[in-house]
Amino acid sequence: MQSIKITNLAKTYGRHQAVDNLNLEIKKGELFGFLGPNGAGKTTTIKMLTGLLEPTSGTAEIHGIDMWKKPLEAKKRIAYVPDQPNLYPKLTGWDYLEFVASVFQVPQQQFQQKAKEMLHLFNLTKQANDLIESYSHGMKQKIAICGALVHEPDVLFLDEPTVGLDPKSARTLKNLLRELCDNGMTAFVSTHILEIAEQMCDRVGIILDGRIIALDTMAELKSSGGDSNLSLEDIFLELTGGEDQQALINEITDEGERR
Ligand SMILES: Nc1ncnc2c1ncn2[C@@H]1O[C@H](COP(=O)(O)OP(=O)(O)OP(=O)(O)O)[C@@H](O)[C@H]1O
Repeated sequence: MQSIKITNLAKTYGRHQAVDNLNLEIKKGELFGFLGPNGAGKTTTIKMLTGLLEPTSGTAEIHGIDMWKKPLEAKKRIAYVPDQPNLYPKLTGWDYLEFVASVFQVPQQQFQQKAKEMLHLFNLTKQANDLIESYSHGMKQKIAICGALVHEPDVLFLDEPTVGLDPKSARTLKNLLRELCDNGMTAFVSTHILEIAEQMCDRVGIILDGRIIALDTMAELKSSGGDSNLSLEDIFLELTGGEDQQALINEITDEGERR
Protein backbone atom coordinates (compact mmCIF):
# COMPACT_ATOMS: atom_id res chain seq x y z
CA MET A 1 0.00 0.00 0.00
CA GLN A 2 1.18 3.53 -0.74
CA SER A 3 1.89 5.86 2.17
CA ILE A 4 0.46 8.85 0.33
CA LYS A 5 -1.88 8.50 -2.62
CA ILE A 6 -3.10 11.60 -4.41
CA THR A 7 -5.75 11.12 -7.09
CA ASN A 8 -6.94 13.88 -9.42
CA LEU A 9 -6.47 16.41 -6.62
CA ALA A 10 -7.48 19.94 -7.58
CA LYS A 11 -8.01 23.31 -5.94
CA THR A 12 -9.42 26.42 -7.51
CA TYR A 13 -9.49 29.83 -5.84
CA GLY A 14 -12.25 31.70 -7.68
CA ARG A 15 -11.24 31.21 -11.29
CA HIS A 16 -7.62 30.47 -10.53
CA GLN A 17 -6.60 26.82 -10.73
CA ALA A 18 -3.91 26.59 -8.04
CA VAL A 19 -3.61 22.77 -8.15
CA ASP A 20 -4.60 21.03 -11.34
CA ASN A 21 -5.56 17.33 -11.20
CA LEU A 22 -2.53 16.12 -9.35
CA ASN A 23 -1.74 12.39 -9.29
CA LEU A 24 1.07 11.14 -7.10
CA GLU A 25 1.96 8.04 -5.11
CA ILE A 26 4.61 7.96 -2.41
CA LYS A 27 5.90 4.74 -0.89
CA LYS A 28 6.38 4.00 2.80
CA GLY A 29 9.87 5.06 3.88
CA GLU A 30 10.34 7.46 1.00
CA LEU A 31 11.87 10.91 1.50
CA PHE A 32 10.10 12.93 -1.15
CA GLY A 33 11.12 16.45 -2.19
CA PHE A 34 8.36 18.70 -3.49
CA LEU A 35 9.81 21.58 -5.47
CA GLY A 36 8.44 24.44 -7.49
CA PRO A 37 8.75 28.18 -8.00
CA ASN A 38 6.78 30.71 -5.92
CA GLY A 39 3.06 30.31 -6.39
CA ALA A 40 3.36 26.88 -8.06
CA GLY A 41 0.90 25.25 -5.64
CA LYS A 42 3.12 23.54 -3.05
CA THR A 43 1.52 24.90 0.12
CA THR A 44 -1.97 24.49 -1.33
CA THR A 45 -1.18 20.82 -2.03
CA ILE A 46 0.29 20.21 1.43
CA LYS A 47 -2.70 21.85 3.10
CA MET A 48 -5.07 19.56 1.19
CA LEU A 49 -2.99 16.52 2.15
CA THR A 50 -2.99 17.46 5.84
CA GLY A 51 -6.70 18.20 6.11
CA LEU A 52 -6.40 21.98 6.41
CA LEU A 53 -7.81 23.01 3.04
CA GLU A 54 -10.70 21.23 1.37
CA PRO A 55 -9.95 20.12 -2.20
CA THR A 56 -12.23 21.32 -4.98
CA SER A 57 -12.08 17.75 -6.31
CA GLY A 58 -10.04 14.58 -6.05
CA THR A 59 -8.78 12.57 -3.10
CA ALA A 60 -5.80 12.39 -0.76
CA GLU A 61 -5.15 9.16 1.12
CA ILE A 62 -2.74 8.46 3.96
CA HIS A 63 -2.03 4.73 4.24
CA GLY A 64 -5.29 4.05 2.45
CA ILE A 65 -7.35 6.40 4.68
CA ASP A 66 -9.12 9.24 2.90
CA MET A 67 -8.08 12.52 4.56
CA TRP A 68 -11.41 14.15 3.83
CA LYS A 69 -13.73 11.19 4.55
CA LYS A 70 -12.01 9.98 7.74
CA PRO A 71 -10.04 13.03 8.87
CA LEU A 72 -9.51 11.96 12.51
CA GLU A 73 -8.18 8.57 11.55
CA ALA A 74 -5.94 10.01 8.85
CA LYS A 75 -4.65 12.87 11.04
CA LYS A 76 -3.55 10.42 13.76
CA ARG A 77 -1.00 9.07 11.27
CA ILE A 78 0.54 12.39 10.22
CA ALA A 79 2.38 15.44 11.46
CA TYR A 80 2.76 18.77 9.72
CA VAL A 81 5.29 21.53 10.26
CA PRO A 82 4.26 24.64 8.29
CA ASP A 83 6.80 27.21 7.16
CA GLN A 84 5.50 29.62 9.83
CA PRO A 85 4.53 27.38 12.75
CA ASN A 86 1.69 28.69 14.86
CA LEU A 87 2.82 28.00 18.40
CA TYR A 88 1.41 28.98 21.78
CA PRO A 89 3.64 31.81 23.02
CA LYS A 90 2.62 31.48 26.67
CA LEU A 91 3.58 27.82 26.89
CA THR A 92 7.09 26.68 27.62
CA GLY A 93 8.77 24.42 25.06
CA TRP A 94 8.26 21.43 27.33
CA ASP A 95 4.58 22.25 27.97
CA TYR A 96 4.03 22.56 24.22
CA LEU A 97 5.50 19.11 23.61
CA GLU A 98 3.39 17.68 26.45
CA PHE A 99 0.29 19.32 24.98
CA VAL A 100 0.93 17.81 21.53
CA ALA A 101 1.63 14.41 23.09
CA SER A 102 -1.64 14.54 25.04
CA VAL A 103 -3.62 15.38 21.88
CA PHE A 104 -2.11 12.30 20.23
CA GLN A 105 -2.58 10.23 23.44
CA VAL A 106 1.10 9.35 23.74
CA PRO A 107 1.69 7.45 27.03
CA GLN A 108 3.46 9.65 29.61
CA GLN A 109 6.64 7.58 29.88
CA GLN A 110 7.05 7.38 26.12
CA PHE A 111 6.46 11.14 25.86
CA GLN A 112 9.09 11.93 28.50
CA GLN A 113 11.73 9.84 26.79
CA LYS A 114 10.94 11.11 23.30
CA ALA A 115 10.73 14.77 24.35
CA LYS A 116 14.10 14.65 26.12
CA GLU A 117 15.67 12.93 23.14
CA MET A 118 14.32 15.50 20.66
CA LEU A 119 15.21 18.52 22.81
CA HIS A 120 18.75 17.22 23.22
CA LEU A 121 19.10 16.55 19.50
CA PHE A 122 18.07 20.11 18.62
CA ASN A 123 20.04 21.76 21.41
CA LEU A 124 16.96 23.04 23.22
CA THR A 125 17.32 21.24 26.54
CA LYS A 126 18.40 24.40 28.40
CA GLN A 127 15.51 26.44 27.02
CA ALA A 128 12.84 23.75 27.51
CA ASN A 129 11.35 25.60 30.49
CA ASP A 130 11.38 29.05 28.87
CA LEU A 131 8.25 30.52 27.30
CA ILE A 132 8.03 30.03 23.56
CA GLU A 133 7.54 33.79 23.14
CA SER A 134 11.18 34.21 24.17
CA TYR A 135 12.41 31.82 21.46
CA SER A 136 14.16 32.99 18.28
CA HIS A 137 12.64 32.14 14.89
CA GLY A 138 14.97 29.15 14.48
CA MET A 139 14.21 27.87 17.99
CA LYS A 140 10.47 28.09 17.26
CA GLN A 141 11.04 26.13 14.07
CA LYS A 142 12.95 23.50 16.03
CA ILE A 143 10.37 23.12 18.80
CA ALA A 144 7.68 22.74 16.11
CA ILE A 145 9.74 19.93 14.55
CA CYS A 146 10.15 18.29 17.98
CA GLY A 147 6.38 18.57 18.48
CA ALA A 148 5.72 16.97 15.12
CA LEU A 149 7.91 13.98 15.94
CA VAL A 150 6.82 13.43 19.52
CA HIS A 151 3.97 11.12 18.51
CA GLU A 152 6.07 9.22 15.97
CA PRO A 153 3.97 9.93 12.88
CA ASP A 154 3.86 7.54 9.93
CA VAL A 155 3.96 10.46 7.52
CA LEU A 156 5.64 13.80 8.15
CA PHE A 157 4.89 16.87 6.06
CA LEU A 158 7.40 19.70 6.20
CA ASP A 159 7.03 23.04 4.46
CA GLU A 160 10.41 24.78 4.00
CA PRO A 161 11.86 23.07 7.08
CA THR A 162 15.39 24.43 6.99
CA VAL A 163 14.55 28.12 6.55
CA GLY A 164 15.68 29.86 9.74
CA LEU A 165 17.78 26.94 10.96
CA ASP A 166 21.49 27.39 11.55
CA PRO A 167 23.78 25.03 9.57
CA LYS A 168 24.21 22.61 12.47
CA SER A 169 20.46 22.33 13.08
CA ALA A 170 19.81 21.98 9.34
CA ARG A 171 22.33 19.12 9.21
CA THR A 172 20.73 17.52 12.30
CA LEU A 173 17.33 17.69 10.63
CA LYS A 174 18.63 16.21 7.37
CA ASN A 175 20.31 13.31 9.18
CA LEU A 176 17.28 12.73 11.38
CA LEU A 177 14.90 12.66 8.41
CA ARG A 178 17.12 10.17 6.60
CA GLU A 179 17.25 7.93 9.66
CA LEU A 180 13.50 8.13 10.33
CA CYS A 181 12.71 7.32 6.70
CA ASP A 182 15.16 4.41 6.73
CA ASN A 183 13.11 3.16 9.68
CA GLY A 184 9.82 3.38 7.80
CA MET A 185 8.53 6.93 8.23
CA THR A 186 7.53 8.75 5.05
CA ALA A 187 8.53 12.39 4.60
CA PHE A 188 7.01 14.88 2.18
CA VAL A 189 9.25 17.93 2.15
CA SER A 190 8.63 21.12 0.25
CA THR A 191 11.74 23.20 -0.23
CA HIS A 192 13.26 25.96 -2.30
CA ILE A 193 16.72 24.87 -1.27
CA LEU A 194 17.58 22.62 -4.17
CA GLU A 195 20.82 21.48 -2.61
CA ILE A 196 18.87 19.93 0.25
CA ALA A 197 16.55 18.10 -2.11
CA GLU A 198 19.50 16.93 -4.16
CA GLN A 199 21.41 15.64 -1.14
CA MET A 200 18.71 13.90 0.78
CA CYS A 201 15.59 13.06 -1.23
CA ASP A 202 14.91 9.65 -2.73
CA ARG A 203 12.70 11.23 -5.35
CA VAL A 204 11.73 14.75 -6.31
CA GLY A 205 8.60 16.12 -7.90
CA ILE A 206 8.61 19.54 -9.55
CA ILE A 207 5.32 21.42 -9.68
CA LEU A 208 4.60 24.35 -11.96
CA ASP A 209 1.25 26.11 -12.30
CA GLY A 210 -0.40 23.40 -10.23
CA ARG A 211 0.87 20.49 -12.36
CA ILE A 212 3.67 18.02 -11.82
CA ILE A 213 6.13 18.57 -14.65
CA ALA A 214 8.89 16.21 -13.48
CA LEU A 215 8.88 13.27 -11.10
CA ASP A 216 11.84 11.00 -10.62
CA THR A 217 14.99 10.11 -8.71
CA MET A 218 17.85 12.58 -9.02
CA ALA A 219 19.83 10.09 -11.11
CA GLU A 220 16.96 9.62 -13.56
CA LEU A 221 16.23 13.34 -13.79
CA LYS A 222 19.88 13.97 -14.64
CA SER A 223 20.08 11.24 -17.24
CA SER A 224 16.81 12.35 -18.88
CA GLY A 225 18.43 15.77 -19.26
CA GLY A 226 21.17 13.98 -21.20
CA ASP A 227 23.95 15.38 -19.04
CA SER A 228 24.93 13.74 -15.76
CA ASN A 229 26.83 16.89 -14.74
CA LEU A 230 23.61 18.89 -14.51
CA SER A 231 22.71 20.00 -11.00
CA LEU A 232 19.16 19.96 -9.72
CA GLU A 233 19.27 23.75 -10.04
CA ASP A 234 20.05 23.45 -13.78
CA ILE A 235 17.19 20.97 -14.26
CA PHE A 236 14.81 23.03 -12.15
CA LEU A 237 15.54 26.27 -14.01
CA GLU A 238 15.28 24.58 -17.37
CA LEU A 239 11.91 23.03 -16.54
CA THR A 240 10.39 26.03 -14.81
CA GLY A 241 11.58 28.67 -17.26
CA GLY A 242 13.99 30.30 -14.80
CA GLU A 243 16.68 30.23 -17.47
CA ASP A 244 14.75 32.74 -19.60
CA GLN A 245 14.67 35.05 -16.61
CA GLN A 246 18.40 34.57 -16.08
CA ALA A 247 18.99 35.53 -19.73
CA LEU A 248 16.87 38.64 -19.17
CA ILE A 249 18.87 39.55 -16.05
CA ASN A 250 22.11 39.11 -18.01
CA GLU A 251 20.75 41.31 -20.79
CA ILE A 252 19.71 44.05 -18.35
CA THR A 253 23.03 43.98 -16.48
CA ASP A 254 25.02 43.91 -19.75
CA GLU A 255 23.09 46.94 -20.97
CA GLY A 256 23.76 48.67 -17.65
CA GLU A 257 27.47 48.00 -18.04
CA ARG A 258 27.54 49.31 -21.64
CA ARG A 259 25.96 52.62 -20.61
N1 LIG B 1 -6.26 31.87 -0.13
C1 LIG B 1 -5.98 32.09 -1.42
N2 LIG B 1 -6.83 32.79 -2.21
C2 LIG B 1 -6.56 32.99 -3.52
N3 LIG B 1 -5.48 32.52 -4.16
C3 LIG B 1 -4.60 31.82 -3.42
C4 LIG B 1 -4.79 31.56 -2.03
N4 LIG B 1 -3.74 30.84 -1.58
C5 LIG B 1 -2.93 30.65 -2.63
N5 LIG B 1 -3.44 31.23 -3.74
C6 LIG B 1 -2.85 31.21 -5.09
O1 LIG B 1 -2.64 29.84 -5.46
C7 LIG B 1 -1.40 29.68 -6.12
C8 LIG B 1 -0.56 28.65 -5.38
O2 LIG B 1 -0.17 29.19 -4.12
P1 LIG B 1 0.69 28.34 -3.06
O3 LIG B 1 0.75 29.13 -1.81
O4 LIG B 1 0.17 26.96 -2.99
O5 LIG B 1 2.13 28.33 -3.79
P2 LIG B 1 3.54 27.81 -3.28
O6 LIG B 1 4.06 26.90 -4.34
O7 LIG B 1 3.45 27.28 -1.91
O8 LIG B 1 4.39 29.17 -3.31
P3 LIG B 1 5.62 29.72 -2.40
O9 LIG B 1 6.82 28.95 -2.85
O10 LIG B 1 5.71 31.15 -2.81
O11 LIG B 1 5.27 29.52 -0.96
C9 LIG B 1 -0.77 31.07 -6.21
O12 LIG B 1 -1.09 31.60 -7.47
C10 LIG B 1 -1.47 31.85 -5.11
O13 LIG B 1 -1.58 33.22 -5.46
